[in-house]
Amino acid sequence: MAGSGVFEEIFDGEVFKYYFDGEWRKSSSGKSVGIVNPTSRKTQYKVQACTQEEVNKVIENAKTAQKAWAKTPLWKRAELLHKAAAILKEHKAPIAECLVKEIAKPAKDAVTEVVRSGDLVSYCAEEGVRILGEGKFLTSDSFPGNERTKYCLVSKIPLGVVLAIPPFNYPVNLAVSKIAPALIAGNSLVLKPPTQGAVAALHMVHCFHLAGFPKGLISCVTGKGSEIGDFLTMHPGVNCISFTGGDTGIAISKKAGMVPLQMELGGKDACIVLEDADLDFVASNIVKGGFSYSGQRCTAVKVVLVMDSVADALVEKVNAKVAKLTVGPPEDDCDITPVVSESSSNFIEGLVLDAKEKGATFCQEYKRDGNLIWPLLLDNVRPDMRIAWEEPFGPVLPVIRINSVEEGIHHCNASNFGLQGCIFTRDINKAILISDAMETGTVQINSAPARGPDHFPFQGLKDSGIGSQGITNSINMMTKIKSTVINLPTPTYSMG
Ligand SMILES: NC(=O)C1=CN([C@@H]2O[C@H](COP(=O)(O)OP(=O)(O)OC[C@H]3O[C@@H](n4cnc5c(N)ncnc54)[C@H](OP(=O)(O)O)[C@@H]3O)[C@@H](O)[C@H]2O)C=CC1
Ligand SMILES: O=C(O)[C@H](O)COP(=O)(O)O
Repeated sequence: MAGSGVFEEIFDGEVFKYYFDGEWRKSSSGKSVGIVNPTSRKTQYKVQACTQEEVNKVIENAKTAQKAWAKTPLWKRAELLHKAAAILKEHKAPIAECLVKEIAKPAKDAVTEVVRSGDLVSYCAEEGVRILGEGKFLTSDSFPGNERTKYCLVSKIPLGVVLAIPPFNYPVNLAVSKIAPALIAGNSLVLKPPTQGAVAALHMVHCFHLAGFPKGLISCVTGKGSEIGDFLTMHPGVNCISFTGGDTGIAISKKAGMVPLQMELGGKDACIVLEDADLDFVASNIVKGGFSYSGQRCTAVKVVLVMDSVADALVEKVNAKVAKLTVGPPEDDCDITPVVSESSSNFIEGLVLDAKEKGATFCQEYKRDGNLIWPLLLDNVRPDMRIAWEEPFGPVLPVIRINSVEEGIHHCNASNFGLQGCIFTRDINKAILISDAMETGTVQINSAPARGPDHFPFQGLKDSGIGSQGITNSINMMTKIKSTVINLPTPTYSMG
Protein backbone atom coordinates (compact mmCIF):
# COMPACT_ATOMS: atom_id res chain seq x y z
CA MET A 1 0.00 0.00 0.00
CA ALA A 2 1.14 3.56 -0.73
CA GLY A 3 3.04 5.18 2.15
CA SER A 4 3.68 1.92 4.01
CA GLY A 5 6.67 -0.38 4.60
CA VAL A 6 9.90 1.39 3.62
CA PHE A 7 7.76 4.31 2.45
CA GLU A 8 6.20 4.93 5.87
CA GLU A 9 8.20 8.07 6.59
CA ILE A 10 6.92 9.89 3.51
CA PHE A 11 3.33 9.83 4.84
CA ASP A 12 1.83 11.35 7.99
CA GLY A 13 -1.26 9.14 7.82
CA GLU A 14 -3.26 11.75 5.94
CA VAL A 15 -1.00 13.83 3.72
CA PHE A 16 2.18 12.84 1.85
CA LYS A 17 5.18 14.92 2.87
CA TYR A 18 7.59 16.90 0.72
CA TYR A 19 11.35 16.23 0.62
CA PHE A 20 13.89 18.80 1.77
CA ASP A 21 17.44 18.51 3.11
CA GLY A 22 17.30 14.72 3.15
CA GLU A 23 14.14 14.65 5.28
CA TRP A 24 10.42 14.23 4.75
CA ARG A 25 8.53 17.26 6.05
CA LYS A 26 5.12 18.86 6.41
CA SER A 27 4.61 22.26 4.86
CA SER A 28 4.22 25.23 7.17
CA SER A 29 1.26 26.26 4.99
CA GLY A 30 -0.88 23.69 6.81
CA LYS A 31 -2.60 23.24 3.44
CA SER A 32 -2.77 20.25 1.17
CA VAL A 33 -3.67 19.55 -2.46
CA GLY A 34 -6.04 16.68 -3.20
CA ILE A 35 -5.33 14.13 -5.92
CA VAL A 36 -8.51 12.83 -7.49
CA ASN A 37 -8.57 9.22 -8.64
CA PRO A 38 -9.66 9.44 -12.33
CA THR A 39 -11.64 6.20 -12.01
CA SER A 40 -13.55 6.71 -8.75
CA ARG A 41 -13.47 10.53 -9.11
CA LYS A 42 -12.90 10.70 -5.36
CA THR A 43 -9.89 12.16 -3.54
CA GLN A 44 -7.33 9.37 -3.37
CA TYR A 45 -4.31 11.08 -1.84
CA LYS A 46 -3.22 14.46 -0.51
CA VAL A 47 0.16 16.20 -0.86
CA GLN A 48 1.63 19.26 0.84
CA ALA A 49 0.96 22.68 -0.64
CA CYS A 50 4.48 24.07 -0.30
CA THR A 51 5.02 27.77 0.26
CA GLN A 52 7.29 30.21 -1.57
CA GLU A 53 9.44 30.43 1.55
CA GLU A 54 9.91 26.65 1.43
CA VAL A 55 10.82 26.85 -2.25
CA ASN A 56 13.44 29.50 -1.40
CA LYS A 57 14.97 27.25 1.25
CA VAL A 58 14.98 24.22 -1.04
CA ILE A 59 16.78 26.10 -3.79
CA GLU A 60 19.30 27.65 -1.38
CA ASN A 61 19.99 24.22 0.05
CA ALA A 62 20.30 22.67 -3.44
CA LYS A 63 22.88 25.32 -4.30
CA THR A 64 25.07 24.39 -1.33
CA ALA A 65 24.69 20.64 -1.87
CA GLN A 66 25.68 20.98 -5.54
CA LYS A 67 29.08 22.47 -4.69
CA ALA A 68 30.09 19.37 -2.72
CA TRP A 69 28.51 16.99 -5.25
CA ALA A 70 30.51 18.50 -8.10
CA LYS A 71 33.64 17.41 -6.18
CA THR A 72 32.39 13.84 -5.86
CA PRO A 73 34.19 11.50 -8.28
CA LEU A 74 32.18 10.51 -11.31
CA TRP A 75 32.37 6.79 -10.53
CA LYS A 76 30.88 7.44 -7.07
CA ARG A 77 28.00 9.43 -8.55
CA ALA A 78 27.38 6.53 -10.94
CA GLU A 79 27.51 4.01 -8.11
CA LEU A 80 24.77 5.84 -6.19
CA LEU A 81 22.61 6.06 -9.31
CA HIS A 82 22.94 2.30 -9.87
CA LYS A 83 21.89 1.78 -6.26
CA ALA A 84 18.83 4.02 -6.68
CA ALA A 85 17.89 2.15 -9.88
CA ALA A 86 17.98 -1.20 -8.07
CA ILE A 87 15.88 0.12 -5.16
CA LEU A 88 13.37 1.61 -7.59
CA LYS A 89 12.94 -1.70 -9.39
CA GLU A 90 12.71 -3.59 -6.11
CA HIS A 91 9.76 -1.40 -5.11
CA LYS A 92 8.00 -1.38 -8.45
CA ALA A 93 4.74 -2.77 -7.01
CA PRO A 94 3.81 0.04 -4.57
CA ILE A 95 4.93 2.73 -7.03
CA ALA A 96 2.90 1.14 -9.83
CA GLU A 97 -0.09 1.01 -7.50
CA CYS A 98 0.12 4.81 -7.12
CA LEU A 99 0.20 5.21 -10.92
CA VAL A 100 -2.94 3.10 -11.19
CA LYS A 101 -4.77 5.17 -8.57
CA GLU A 102 -3.51 8.64 -9.52
CA ILE A 103 -3.44 8.57 -13.31
CA ALA A 104 -5.44 5.41 -14.15
CA LYS A 105 -2.49 3.84 -15.94
CA PRO A 106 -3.29 0.19 -16.77
CA ALA A 107 -1.72 -2.06 -14.10
CA LYS A 108 0.86 -3.75 -16.35
CA ASP A 109 1.92 -0.50 -18.03
CA ALA A 110 2.37 1.04 -14.59
CA VAL A 111 4.87 -1.65 -13.62
CA THR A 112 6.61 -1.25 -16.99
CA GLU A 113 6.99 2.49 -16.35
CA VAL A 114 8.82 1.86 -13.06
CA VAL A 115 11.10 -0.86 -14.47
CA ARG A 116 11.87 1.27 -17.54
CA SER A 117 12.76 4.11 -15.17
CA GLY A 118 15.22 1.95 -13.24
CA ASP A 119 16.84 0.93 -16.52
CA LEU A 120 17.03 4.55 -17.59
CA VAL A 121 18.83 5.54 -14.36
CA SER A 122 21.37 2.70 -14.77
CA TYR A 123 21.98 3.48 -18.43
CA CYS A 124 22.46 7.13 -17.57
CA ALA A 125 25.04 6.27 -14.92
CA GLU A 126 26.99 4.21 -17.47
CA GLU A 127 26.68 6.76 -20.25
CA GLY A 128 27.71 9.52 -17.85
CA VAL A 129 30.96 7.91 -16.79
CA ARG A 130 31.89 7.50 -20.45
CA ILE A 131 30.92 10.85 -21.93
CA LEU A 132 31.73 13.04 -18.95
CA GLY A 133 35.09 11.33 -18.53
CA GLU A 134 36.13 12.47 -21.99
CA GLY A 135 36.86 15.93 -23.31
CA LYS A 136 38.51 17.54 -26.31
CA PHE A 137 42.07 18.61 -27.02
CA LEU A 138 42.63 21.29 -29.66
CA THR A 139 45.83 22.88 -30.91
CA SER A 140 46.07 26.45 -32.17
CA ASP A 141 47.90 25.82 -35.46
CA SER A 142 44.79 24.64 -37.29
CA PHE A 143 43.52 28.24 -37.39
CA PRO A 144 45.22 30.53 -39.96
CA GLY A 145 48.01 32.70 -38.62
CA ASN A 146 48.68 30.56 -35.53
CA GLU A 147 51.68 28.48 -34.56
CA ARG A 148 51.28 25.46 -32.28
CA THR A 149 51.63 27.52 -29.10
CA LYS A 150 48.26 26.94 -27.47
CA TYR A 151 46.70 23.73 -26.20
CA CYS A 152 43.00 23.94 -25.47
CA LEU A 153 41.54 21.39 -23.03
CA VAL A 154 37.76 21.22 -23.25
CA SER A 155 35.67 19.59 -20.52
CA LYS A 156 32.05 19.55 -19.38
CA ILE A 157 31.07 21.20 -16.12
CA PRO A 158 27.74 21.13 -14.23
CA LEU A 159 25.24 23.97 -14.51
CA GLY A 160 24.23 24.14 -10.83
CA VAL A 161 20.61 23.69 -9.74
CA VAL A 162 18.36 21.92 -12.27
CA LEU A 163 14.60 22.31 -11.96
CA ALA A 164 12.64 19.32 -13.26
CA ILE A 165 8.92 19.52 -14.06
CA PRO A 166 7.39 16.37 -15.58
CA PRO A 167 3.78 15.84 -16.78
CA PHE A 168 1.07 13.55 -15.40
CA ASN A 169 1.31 10.78 -18.00
CA TYR A 170 4.78 9.54 -17.04
CA PRO A 171 5.32 11.06 -13.59
CA VAL A 172 8.06 8.59 -12.70
CA ASN A 173 9.78 7.98 -16.02
CA LEU A 174 9.78 11.59 -17.18
CA ALA A 175 11.03 12.63 -13.73
CA VAL A 176 14.01 10.24 -13.70
CA SER A 177 14.78 11.16 -17.31
CA LYS A 178 15.65 14.58 -15.86
CA ILE A 179 16.95 13.58 -12.41
CA ALA A 180 19.54 10.99 -13.51
CA PRO A 181 21.30 13.12 -16.18
CA ALA A 182 21.31 16.12 -13.85
CA LEU A 183 22.92 14.18 -11.01
CA ILE A 184 25.50 12.25 -13.02
CA ALA A 185 26.63 15.56 -14.52
CA GLY A 186 27.25 17.01 -11.05
CA ASN A 187 24.13 19.15 -10.67
CA SER A 188 21.63 19.22 -7.82
CA LEU A 189 17.98 18.67 -8.62
CA VAL A 190 14.69 20.20 -7.52
CA LEU A 191 11.64 18.25 -8.62
CA LYS A 192 8.14 19.68 -8.89
CA PRO A 193 6.01 16.64 -9.80
CA PRO A 194 2.66 16.92 -11.58
CA THR A 195 -0.20 16.97 -9.08
CA GLN A 196 -1.74 13.85 -10.67
CA GLY A 197 1.18 11.49 -10.22
CA ALA A 198 2.81 13.35 -7.32
CA VAL A 199 2.51 10.44 -4.89
CA ALA A 200 4.16 8.00 -7.32
CA ALA A 201 6.91 10.59 -7.79
CA LEU A 202 7.39 11.00 -4.01
CA HIS A 203 7.82 7.23 -3.69
CA MET A 204 10.39 7.33 -6.49
CA VAL A 205 12.27 10.16 -4.74
CA HIS A 206 12.34 8.06 -1.56
CA CYS A 207 14.20 5.36 -3.53
CA PHE A 208 16.93 7.95 -4.21
CA HIS A 209 16.84 8.85 -0.49
CA LEU A 210 17.31 5.18 0.45
CA ALA A 211 20.23 4.94 -1.95
CA GLY A 212 22.05 7.48 0.25
CA PHE A 213 22.46 10.60 -1.89
CA PRO A 214 23.83 13.58 0.09
CA LYS A 215 21.33 15.79 1.90
CA GLY A 216 19.86 18.59 -0.15
CA LEU A 217 21.09 17.22 -3.47
CA ILE A 218 17.61 16.09 -4.46
CA SER A 219 14.48 17.84 -3.21
CA CYS A 220 10.86 17.54 -4.12
CA VAL A 221 8.32 20.31 -3.59
CA THR A 222 4.64 19.69 -4.15
CA GLY A 223 1.72 21.99 -4.85
CA LYS A 224 -0.32 23.13 -7.78
CA GLY A 225 1.74 24.20 -10.78
CA SER A 226 -0.58 27.15 -11.23
CA GLU A 227 0.31 28.33 -7.71
CA ILE A 228 4.03 27.65 -7.24
CA GLY A 229 5.04 27.06 -10.88
CA ASP A 230 5.93 30.63 -11.80
CA PHE A 231 7.80 31.16 -8.56
CA LEU A 232 9.92 28.10 -9.29
CA THR A 233 10.60 28.70 -12.97
CA MET A 234 11.43 32.38 -12.46
CA HIS A 235 13.57 31.76 -9.38
CA PRO A 236 17.04 33.33 -9.70
CA GLY A 237 18.63 30.30 -8.00
CA VAL A 238 17.59 27.95 -10.80
CA ASN A 239 20.29 27.34 -13.44
CA CYS A 240 18.44 25.06 -15.86
CA ILE A 241 14.82 24.02 -16.48
CA SER A 242 13.82 20.67 -17.90
CA PHE A 243 10.07 20.63 -18.51
CA THR A 244 7.71 18.17 -20.16
CA GLY A 245 4.06 19.03 -20.58
CA GLY A 246 1.64 21.05 -22.64
CA ASP A 247 1.36 24.74 -23.61
CA THR A 248 2.50 25.67 -20.09
CA GLY A 249 6.00 25.09 -21.47
CA ILE A 250 5.57 27.87 -24.02
CA ALA A 251 4.59 30.28 -21.24
CA ILE A 252 7.56 29.17 -19.12
CA SER A 253 9.99 29.70 -21.98
CA LYS A 254 8.79 33.31 -22.27
CA LYS A 255 9.16 33.97 -18.54
CA ALA A 256 12.32 32.07 -17.62
CA GLY A 257 15.59 33.93 -17.24
CA MET A 258 18.82 33.34 -19.14
CA VAL A 259 19.06 29.64 -18.33
CA PRO A 260 19.21 26.60 -20.62
CA LEU A 261 15.76 25.18 -21.32
CA GLN A 262 14.75 21.69 -22.28
CA MET A 263 11.11 21.70 -23.34
CA GLU A 264 9.22 18.62 -24.51
CA LEU A 265 5.70 19.76 -25.29
CA GLY A 266 2.63 18.56 -27.13
CA GLY A 267 2.35 16.82 -30.48
CA LYS A 268 -0.08 16.02 -33.27
CA ASP A 269 1.81 13.02 -34.58
CA ALA A 270 0.68 12.20 -38.11
CA CYS A 271 0.61 8.72 -39.58
CA ILE A 272 0.96 8.80 -43.38
CA VAL A 273 -0.21 5.59 -45.08
CA LEU A 274 0.69 4.95 -48.73
CA GLU A 275 -1.09 2.55 -51.14
CA ASP A 276 1.60 -0.12 -51.00
CA ALA A 277 1.65 -0.47 -47.19
CA ASP A 278 0.84 -3.75 -45.43
CA LEU A 279 -2.57 -2.68 -44.11
CA ASP A 280 -2.85 -5.34 -41.38
CA PHE A 281 0.49 -4.23 -40.00
CA VAL A 282 -0.51 -0.56 -40.27
CA ALA A 283 -3.82 -1.18 -38.50
CA SER A 284 -2.03 -2.86 -35.56
CA ASN A 285 0.35 0.07 -35.30
CA ILE A 286 -2.45 2.62 -35.50
CA VAL A 287 -4.42 0.93 -32.73
CA LYS A 288 -1.38 0.52 -30.50
CA GLY A 289 -0.05 3.98 -31.34
CA GLY A 290 -3.39 5.77 -31.11
CA PHE A 291 -5.05 4.07 -28.17
CA SER A 292 -2.41 2.79 -25.74
CA TYR A 293 -2.82 4.53 -22.37
CA SER A 294 -6.03 5.86 -23.91
CA GLY A 295 -4.14 8.15 -26.27
CA GLN A 296 -2.52 10.08 -23.39
CA ARG A 297 0.98 10.01 -24.84
CA CYS A 298 2.67 12.92 -26.54
CA THR A 299 3.83 10.36 -29.11
CA ALA A 300 0.38 8.87 -29.71
CA VAL A 301 -0.76 8.67 -33.33
CA LYS A 302 -3.02 11.73 -33.38
CA VAL A 303 -4.08 11.91 -37.01
CA VAL A 304 -4.11 9.27 -39.76
CA LEU A 305 -3.48 10.60 -43.28
CA VAL A 306 -4.33 7.73 -45.61
CA MET A 307 -4.38 7.52 -49.41
CA ASP A 308 -8.01 7.46 -50.48
CA SER A 309 -7.61 4.30 -52.57
CA VAL A 310 -6.80 2.19 -49.47
CA ALA A 311 -8.75 4.18 -46.88
CA ASP A 312 -11.87 1.96 -46.80
CA ALA A 313 -9.80 -1.18 -46.33
CA LEU A 314 -7.64 0.41 -43.63
CA VAL A 315 -10.56 1.86 -41.68
CA GLU A 316 -12.27 -1.55 -41.71
CA LYS A 317 -9.17 -3.25 -40.32
CA VAL A 318 -8.66 -0.58 -37.65
CA ASN A 319 -12.32 -0.83 -36.61
CA ALA A 320 -12.03 -4.60 -36.22
CA LYS A 321 -9.15 -4.08 -33.82
CA VAL A 322 -10.80 -1.21 -31.96
CA ALA A 323 -13.75 -3.52 -31.29
CA LYS A 324 -11.42 -5.85 -29.41
CA LEU A 325 -10.03 -3.19 -27.04
CA THR A 326 -11.12 -3.72 -23.44
CA VAL A 327 -12.61 -0.71 -21.69
CA GLY A 328 -12.72 -0.30 -17.91
CA PRO A 329 -10.69 0.25 -14.74
CA PRO A 330 -6.87 0.32 -14.74
CA GLU A 331 -6.81 -2.25 -11.93
CA ASP A 332 -8.21 -4.78 -14.43
CA ASP A 333 -5.48 -3.83 -16.87
CA CYS A 334 -8.01 -2.69 -19.46
CA ASP A 335 -6.69 -1.21 -22.70
CA ILE A 336 -8.85 1.89 -22.37
CA THR A 337 -9.07 3.43 -18.90
CA PRO A 338 -10.52 6.73 -17.63
CA VAL A 339 -8.67 9.82 -18.83
CA VAL A 340 -6.88 11.85 -16.22
CA SER A 341 -9.55 14.37 -15.21
CA GLU A 342 -13.03 15.64 -15.76
CA SER A 343 -11.73 18.74 -17.51
CA SER A 344 -9.73 16.55 -19.88
CA SER A 345 -12.85 14.43 -20.62
CA ASN A 346 -14.86 17.58 -21.28
CA PHE A 347 -12.18 18.90 -23.63
CA ILE A 348 -12.13 15.63 -25.58
CA GLU A 349 -15.93 15.65 -25.76
CA GLY A 350 -15.78 19.19 -27.17
CA LEU A 351 -13.57 17.98 -30.03
CA VAL A 352 -15.89 15.03 -30.70
CA LEU A 353 -19.03 17.22 -30.77
CA ASP A 354 -17.36 19.72 -33.09
CA ALA A 355 -16.47 16.88 -35.50
CA LYS A 356 -20.02 15.56 -35.32
CA GLU A 357 -21.52 18.94 -36.09
CA LYS A 358 -19.21 19.31 -39.09
CA GLY A 359 -20.06 15.89 -40.55
CA ALA A 360 -17.27 13.44 -39.58
CA THR A 361 -18.15 9.75 -39.89
CA PHE A 362 -18.39 8.08 -36.48
CA CYS A 363 -17.03 4.52 -36.80
CA GLN A 364 -18.26 3.73 -33.28
CA GLU A 365 -20.96 5.26 -31.16
CA TYR A 366 -19.57 8.04 -28.89
CA LYS A 367 -19.81 6.78 -25.34
CA ARG A 368 -18.68 8.32 -22.07
CA ASP A 369 -19.17 7.41 -18.43
CA GLY A 370 -17.52 9.90 -16.07
CA ASN A 371 -13.90 10.12 -17.21
CA LEU A 372 -14.11 6.89 -19.17
CA ILE A 373 -14.38 7.50 -22.91
CA TRP A 374 -14.80 4.53 -25.24
CA PRO A 375 -12.31 4.35 -28.15
CA LEU A 376 -13.52 6.24 -31.18
CA LEU A 377 -12.30 6.42 -34.76
CA LEU A 378 -13.54 9.42 -36.73
CA ASP A 379 -13.40 8.95 -40.50
CA ASN A 380 -13.69 11.58 -43.24
CA VAL A 381 -12.32 14.29 -40.99
CA ARG A 382 -11.71 17.57 -42.82
CA PRO A 383 -9.29 20.41 -42.07
CA ASP A 384 -12.11 22.67 -40.84
CA MET A 385 -12.68 20.38 -37.85
CA ARG A 386 -10.81 21.10 -34.61
CA ILE A 387 -9.79 17.46 -34.21
CA ALA A 388 -7.75 17.75 -37.42
CA TRP A 389 -5.33 20.04 -35.58
CA GLU A 390 -5.81 19.83 -31.82
CA GLU A 391 -4.36 17.22 -29.51
CA PRO A 392 -7.21 15.31 -27.78
CA PHE A 393 -4.93 13.45 -25.33
CA GLY A 394 -7.66 10.82 -25.23
CA PRO A 395 -8.90 7.73 -27.10
CA VAL A 396 -10.26 9.55 -30.14
CA LEU A 397 -8.47 9.28 -33.46
CA PRO A 398 -9.26 11.23 -36.66
CA VAL A 399 -8.72 9.84 -40.18
CA ILE A 400 -8.17 12.27 -43.05
CA ARG A 401 -8.30 10.82 -46.56
CA ILE A 402 -5.66 12.22 -48.91
CA ASN A 403 -5.21 12.04 -52.68
CA SER A 404 -1.46 12.60 -52.83
CA VAL A 405 1.60 12.26 -50.65
CA GLU A 406 2.09 16.04 -50.95
CA GLU A 407 -1.33 16.59 -49.39
CA GLY A 408 -0.30 14.44 -46.40
CA ILE A 409 3.03 16.25 -45.99
CA HIS A 410 1.27 19.59 -46.29
CA HIS A 411 -1.20 18.72 -43.50
CA CYS A 412 1.59 17.47 -41.27
CA ASN A 413 3.71 20.58 -41.82
CA ALA A 414 0.81 23.01 -41.41
CA SER A 415 0.51 21.96 -37.77
CA ASN A 416 1.91 24.15 -34.98
CA PHE A 417 3.36 20.97 -33.54
CA GLY A 418 6.34 19.02 -34.84
CA LEU A 419 7.06 16.21 -32.41
CA GLN A 420 7.02 12.91 -34.32
CA GLY A 421 5.38 11.44 -37.39
CA CYS A 422 5.33 8.08 -39.12
CA ILE A 423 5.12 6.71 -42.64
CA PHE A 424 3.96 3.29 -43.77
CA THR A 425 5.17 2.09 -47.18
CA ARG A 426 7.24 -0.75 -48.61
CA ASP A 427 9.18 1.76 -50.75
CA ILE A 428 12.14 2.86 -48.64
CA ASN A 429 13.19 5.51 -51.17
CA LYS A 430 9.79 7.17 -50.96
CA ALA A 431 9.87 6.85 -47.17
CA ILE A 432 13.16 8.72 -46.97
CA LEU A 433 11.89 11.49 -49.26
CA ILE A 434 8.77 11.91 -47.14
CA SER A 435 10.75 11.74 -43.90
CA ASP A 436 13.03 14.51 -45.11
CA ALA A 437 10.02 16.65 -46.01
CA MET A 438 8.23 16.21 -42.65
CA GLU A 439 8.86 19.04 -40.18
CA THR A 440 9.03 16.88 -37.05
CA GLY A 441 11.78 16.03 -34.56
CA THR A 442 11.56 12.31 -35.37
CA VAL A 443 10.02 10.31 -38.20
CA GLN A 444 9.38 6.61 -37.74
CA ILE A 445 9.39 4.48 -40.88
CA ASN A 446 7.01 1.53 -40.59
CA SER A 447 6.24 1.93 -36.88
CA ALA A 448 4.04 4.12 -34.73
CA PRO A 449 5.77 7.07 -33.03
CA ALA A 450 7.55 6.40 -29.73
CA ARG A 451 10.03 8.09 -27.46
CA GLY A 452 11.81 4.91 -26.45
CA PRO A 453 14.27 3.34 -26.33
CA ASP A 454 15.13 6.03 -23.81
CA HIS A 455 18.66 6.66 -25.09
CA PHE A 456 17.43 7.73 -28.54
CA PRO A 457 17.39 11.50 -29.15
CA PHE A 458 13.88 12.82 -28.59
CA GLN A 459 12.91 16.35 -29.62
CA GLY A 460 10.15 18.46 -31.09
CA LEU A 461 10.19 21.25 -33.65
CA LYS A 462 7.97 24.37 -33.51
CA ASP A 463 5.57 24.36 -30.53
CA SER A 464 6.64 20.82 -29.64
CA GLY A 465 9.78 21.89 -27.87
CA ILE A 466 13.23 23.30 -27.37
CA GLY A 467 16.39 21.19 -27.29
CA SER A 468 16.61 17.44 -27.30
CA GLN A 469 16.07 14.72 -24.70
CA GLY A 470 17.37 11.16 -24.65
CA ILE A 471 19.99 10.11 -22.14
CA THR A 472 23.11 11.39 -23.92
CA ASN A 473 21.52 14.63 -25.05
CA SER A 474 20.12 15.33 -21.60
CA ILE A 475 23.50 14.82 -19.94
CA ASN A 476 25.09 17.18 -22.45
CA MET A 477 22.29 19.71 -22.07
CA MET A 478 22.78 19.77 -18.31
CA THR A 479 26.45 20.68 -18.62
CA LYS A 480 28.39 23.61 -19.93
CA ILE A 481 31.63 23.54 -21.87
CA LYS A 482 34.71 24.84 -20.12
CA SER A 483 38.02 25.48 -21.86
CA THR A 484 41.44 25.63 -20.24
CA VAL A 485 44.13 26.98 -22.57
CA ILE A 486 47.79 26.18 -21.96
CA ASN A 487 49.94 28.88 -23.56
CA LEU A 488 53.47 27.87 -24.52
CA PRO A 489 56.38 30.30 -24.89
CA THR A 490 57.57 28.63 -28.10
CA PRO A 491 55.78 26.65 -30.80
CA THR A 492 55.97 22.92 -30.30
CA TYR A 493 55.17 20.37 -33.02
CA SER A 494 55.00 16.69 -32.14
CA MET A 495 57.64 14.43 -33.71
CA GLY A 496 59.28 17.48 -35.23
N1 LIG B 1 6.79 16.04 -25.75
C1 LIG B 1 6.76 15.27 -24.70
O1 LIG B 1 7.73 14.61 -24.35
C2 LIG B 1 5.53 15.16 -23.86
C3 LIG B 1 4.53 16.11 -23.92
N2 LIG B 1 3.43 15.98 -23.12
C4 LIG B 1 2.38 16.97 -23.23
O2 LIG B 1 1.90 17.31 -21.94
C5 LIG B 1 0.51 17.56 -21.96
C6 LIG B 1 -0.18 16.74 -20.90
O3 LIG B 1 0.50 16.78 -19.69
P1 LIG B 1 0.04 17.73 -18.50
O4 LIG B 1 0.66 17.20 -17.26
O5 LIG B 1 -1.43 17.91 -18.53
O6 LIG B 1 0.74 19.08 -18.95
P2 LIG B 1 0.77 20.49 -18.19
O7 LIG B 1 1.54 21.39 -19.07
O8 LIG B 1 -0.57 20.88 -17.75
O9 LIG B 1 1.60 20.19 -16.84
C7 LIG B 1 2.92 19.76 -16.88
C8 LIG B 1 3.61 20.11 -15.58
O10 LIG B 1 3.67 21.53 -15.43
C9 LIG B 1 3.21 21.89 -14.15
N3 LIG B 1 2.72 23.27 -14.20
C10 LIG B 1 1.47 23.74 -14.37
N4 LIG B 1 1.46 25.10 -14.39
C11 LIG B 1 2.74 25.49 -14.24
C12 LIG B 1 3.39 26.74 -14.20
N5 LIG B 1 2.74 27.90 -14.31
N6 LIG B 1 4.73 26.76 -14.04
C13 LIG B 1 5.44 25.63 -13.94
N7 LIG B 1 4.87 24.39 -13.97
C14 LIG B 1 3.55 24.33 -14.13
C15 LIG B 1 2.17 20.85 -13.84
O11 LIG B 1 1.88 20.82 -12.46
P3 LIG B 1 0.38 20.52 -11.94
O12 LIG B 1 0.09 19.13 -12.32
O13 LIG B 1 0.48 20.73 -10.49
O14 LIG B 1 -0.51 21.52 -12.62
C16 LIG B 1 2.88 19.61 -14.34
O15 LIG B 1 3.85 19.18 -13.41
C17 LIG B 1 0.08 17.23 -23.36
O16 LIG B 1 -0.03 18.39 -24.12
C18 LIG B 1 1.21 16.36 -23.89
O17 LIG B 1 1.34 16.35 -25.27
C19 LIG B 1 3.30 14.97 -22.26
C20 LIG B 1 4.27 14.01 -22.17
C21 LIG B 1 5.44 14.02 -22.98
O1 LIG C 1 5.10 11.45 -22.36
C1 LIG C 1 4.98 10.89 -23.40
O2 LIG C 1 3.92 10.83 -23.96
C2 LIG C 1 6.20 10.16 -23.78
O3 LIG C 1 7.28 10.98 -23.86
C3 LIG C 1 6.01 9.15 -24.80
O4 LIG C 1 6.76 8.09 -24.41
P1 LIG C 1 6.53 6.72 -25.16
O5 LIG C 1 6.52 7.00 -26.61
O6 LIG C 1 7.68 5.89 -24.76
O7 LIG C 1 5.21 6.19 -24.68
